[in-house]
Amino acid sequence: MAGVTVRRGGQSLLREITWRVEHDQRWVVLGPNGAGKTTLLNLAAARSHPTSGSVTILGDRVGATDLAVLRARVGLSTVALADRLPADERVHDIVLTAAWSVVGRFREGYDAVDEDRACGLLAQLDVLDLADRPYGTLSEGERKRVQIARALMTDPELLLLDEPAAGLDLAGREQLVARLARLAADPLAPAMVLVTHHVEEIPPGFTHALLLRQGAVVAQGPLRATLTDDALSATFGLPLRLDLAGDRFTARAR
Ligand SMILES: Nc1ncnc2c1ncn2[C@@H]1O[C@H](COP(=O)(O)OP(=O)(O)OP(=O)(O)O)[C@@H](O)[C@H]1O
Repeated sequence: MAGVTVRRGGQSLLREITWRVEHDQRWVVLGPNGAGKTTLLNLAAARSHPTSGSVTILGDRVGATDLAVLRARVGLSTVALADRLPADERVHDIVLTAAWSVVGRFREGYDAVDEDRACGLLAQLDVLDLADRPYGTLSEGERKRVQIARALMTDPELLLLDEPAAGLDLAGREQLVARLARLAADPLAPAMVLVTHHVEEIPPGFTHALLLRQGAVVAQGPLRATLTDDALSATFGLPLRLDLAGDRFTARAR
């Protein structure tokens, strides 16, 4: 993104964002409610256009390329997309239908290789035993894992996850963080961007951070250098103390 501004309804949702994600990087985007994180992710997923500035995704500039083709190269998991998943669909088909970028299995044809890939991803996220269950019967933590499997179905070159741990209990969060850490460590995994409100949810192996407040970048760069007491406090508008225990962060008010 180069000098990206997004204005909607007379408001600036993002202001002059310049940001580059390399293919081997894993970024966390942190910021308070309303900071513009989801707006940023939708731009990165070729789901929307900037008001000014340019967005180039996987070498293709948004506005000068077929967005449908580009979208297929980006795996996206957001609450808005999750809300569209049919409750009565088999978990296996929730993942499989991503191959056609649709929700709800209809008359699309799927190859055995697609079927196998869906099963493989469900296994990777430890939810293969739920493959035949209706999606609507899953717990929130199980759904989150299925959503990530779905986002990976097209073998994306860029994976964007919007608050994947929201609504999970402590064990669910920790299991998800561990899975994302494994994914981050996989050299074959796509470039990743994870949006969160909580430093506790940053998986080990994430390399960079972008801190956002009121649509503007507070700080960005390599994780440990960027995530400081001062930068985090400025981002959330509260004096915060950040601690690093092993490879995990915690934060509390000073
Ligand atoms: N179409 C729109 N018109 C006007 N304002 C909008 C529009 N879409 C989003 N906003 C506002 O833009 C701001 C940024 O929204 P966004 O969803 O990107 O924030 P966020 O950082 O993801 O927030 P949260 O952490 O609460 O999910 C919010 O104040 C929101 O109300």
